[in-house]
Amino acid sequence: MGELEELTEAARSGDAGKIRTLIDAGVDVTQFDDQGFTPLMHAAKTGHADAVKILLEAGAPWNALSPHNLSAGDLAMDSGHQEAFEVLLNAGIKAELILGTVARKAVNGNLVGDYLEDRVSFSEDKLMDAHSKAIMMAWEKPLMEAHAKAVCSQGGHILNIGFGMGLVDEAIQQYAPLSHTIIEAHPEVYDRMCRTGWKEKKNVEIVFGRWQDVLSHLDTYDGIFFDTYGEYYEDLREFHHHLPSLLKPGGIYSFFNGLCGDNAFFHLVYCNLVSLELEHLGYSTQLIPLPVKECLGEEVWEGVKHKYWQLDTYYLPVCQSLIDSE
Ligand SMILES: C[S@@+](CC[C@H](N)C(=O)[O-])C[C@H]1O[C@@H](n2cnc3c(N)ncnc32)[C@H](O)[C@@H]1O
Repeated sequence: MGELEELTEAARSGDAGKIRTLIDAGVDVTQFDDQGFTPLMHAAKTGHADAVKILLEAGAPWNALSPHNLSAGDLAMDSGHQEAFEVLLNAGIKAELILGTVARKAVNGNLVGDYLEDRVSFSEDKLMDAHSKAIMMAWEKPLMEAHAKAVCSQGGHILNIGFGMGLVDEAIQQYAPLSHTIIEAHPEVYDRMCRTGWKEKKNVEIVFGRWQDVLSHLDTYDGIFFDTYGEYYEDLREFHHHLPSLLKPGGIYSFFNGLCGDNAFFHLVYCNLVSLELEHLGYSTQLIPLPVKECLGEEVWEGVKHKYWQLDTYYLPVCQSLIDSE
């Protein structure tokens, strides 16, 4: 039996002593076997939490993916191994807090800045970028309605960042806010907003530009929604640092929670991470589960290069200052 096979066997049977001996002897814990699984994945799938801990401590990557795009955390979760799952979840959160190896990469494979210079195309059910990746899709309408309901729940002055197909803005208009400010950075999206009458709406103010560049034009708001495209997780984090100067006391903040929307476990890691980071800034985050399976048939993705959402439940974030939510 080769070294990797021995480690795989020990991981599968949860033999902590054997795993330690093999690690001390220098066996590489990051290897994949010929089925495309790491020893950590085997330990997770069989629910041996101690083995999972030892392998993680020895440097096994928590976010390695199997040929079916499943991580050790997905395997523990799908097999119902709560303890192993929690060890992996905490390891993922800790690693992302420090290193950010999953979602801080360029979103959609574009470099920051590229997207805003490229052409976009509109159709009835989607807005696409120049690389056939969806910027926004009509299936999200019920989600946008729920976001609008949340951020408009205090009435008053509302800010939306990222117009896209205008779905959230149409829903916000239903609540007749005192003012409705929309920031949009893409020239063609902005042009379309103007052509479709958004400039003429009495309570609407459109600010053209990247949110990063127009902050000084902004006021304070009772409700804020954030949903941009072609940005990094870092940009969302940066925006969160501006919340104290943008959100009025008692105000509600929400954002499109598409973080790692193509992997259930990574998504959970990022839901926890973003909640922790917001808490650090003084905001509570409630994640409201909304089933999305019904509105997401395979046909929805026809002609779209990347399925940016593959999960059955959407967790809608509702954030409020910790002082207000006490
Ligand atoms: C996913 S769409 C928004 C969809 C919108 N929530 C809706 O209901 O249709 C993202 C939008 O953000 C815009 N955007 C991207 N980066 C931006 C930035 N830095 N500042 C402002 N808008 C940005 C894009 O041009 C695009 O129109």
